[in-house]
Amino acid sequence: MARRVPDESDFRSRPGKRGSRPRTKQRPEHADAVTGFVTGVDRGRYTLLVGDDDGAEERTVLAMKARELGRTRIVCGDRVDLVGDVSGDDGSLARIVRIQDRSSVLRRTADDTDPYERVIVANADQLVVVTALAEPEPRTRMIDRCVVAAYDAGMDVLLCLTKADLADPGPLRALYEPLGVSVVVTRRVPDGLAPDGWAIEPLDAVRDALAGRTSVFVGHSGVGKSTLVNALVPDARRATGVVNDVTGRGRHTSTSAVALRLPGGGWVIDTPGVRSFGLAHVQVDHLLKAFEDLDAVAADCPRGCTHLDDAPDCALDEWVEASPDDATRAARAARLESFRRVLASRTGAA
Ligand SMILES: Nc1nc2c(ncn2[C@@H]2O[C@H](COP(=O)(O)OP(=O)(O)OP(=O)(O)O)[C@@H](O)[C@H]2O)c(=O)[nH]1
Ligand SMILES: [Zn+2]
Repeated sequence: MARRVPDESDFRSRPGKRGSRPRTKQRPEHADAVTGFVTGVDRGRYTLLVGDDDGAEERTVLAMKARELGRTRIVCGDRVDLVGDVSGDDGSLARIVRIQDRSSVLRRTADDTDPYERVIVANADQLVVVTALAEPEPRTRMIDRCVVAAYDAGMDVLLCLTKADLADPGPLRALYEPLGVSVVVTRRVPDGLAPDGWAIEPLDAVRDALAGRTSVFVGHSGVGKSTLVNALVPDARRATGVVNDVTGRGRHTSTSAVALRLPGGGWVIDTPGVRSFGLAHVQVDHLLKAFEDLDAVAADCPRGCTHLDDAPDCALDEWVEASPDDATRAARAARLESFRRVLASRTGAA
């Protein structure tokens, strides 16, 4: 599903004044650069993981942005080119000179009328929406909006329903599975060996859904996101402290995203500051592309069709009517109803 989406970083490819001067040598700039993966951003300082492509051990490197990158935002999940002191030694600081092409960008606007959008995570392929089944009560509108943001970004959605020891996951499953959203359900069980006396089950099902992927976790306060992330990434607490240890600032001062490596391969990107998405940037036509069958049917809609419940002659209604049998009709009706609900969440229509 990944696709290259243009964003504010694209301005770096426009030739500047400098670029029009004839070059004496045909040599790529910074040919000696190494690649780093951005795991954290804290007030102009970037924490990167540098692999062994330059012959050295994998290590954590601290870097700043080269002046030539201007206001381009570098975010968690970005792959970048680094020059300067890339040793990762205490007190060393490298320079980021290039951002590699992104396979996806997750964006948000502050609210639905704010035209200014920010990229918050790059190169992720899955959005994990952590929702408690009770305490706090699930908010379907928030889930709907996360689904829209993820599908618009070309990402898959994993709905993680926590606290199944307190309530039945059935009704929420029924709202989201028709959209193609994957669902995992977890609960807390007593565990005499765990430090706090509890374990999360079934952790293997969550691990399977994350294996080898880059997954962004979002969720409201109290839903059990930290509990889950700490169970998945045993050294998460230590790892989130890395940037702050280096800068000497206290822990938990940063609310920006942090990438944590999963023991079995893949990444969890935790986003402490992100609890909702403004969706001002989302175009209906673009969102429809995430639902191939609906997109094909909607090609027959009248011009300017909103595809919502009250849209006259929407071809999606005919598609349900024209089902070959009852089972198909029920499945199509459920899919259309769920699609219309998330679509309505985008515009604030009820
Ligand atoms: N009953 C029950 N409680 C859980 C479960 N998972 C987590 N909790 C509890 O829910 C509370 C909130 O969990 P956290 O992991 O701190 O929630 P969070 O989403 O990270 O919230 P913030 O830290 O505020 O962002 C804690 O008291 C957990 O022990 C679960 O599956 N069942
Ligand atoms: Zn329509």
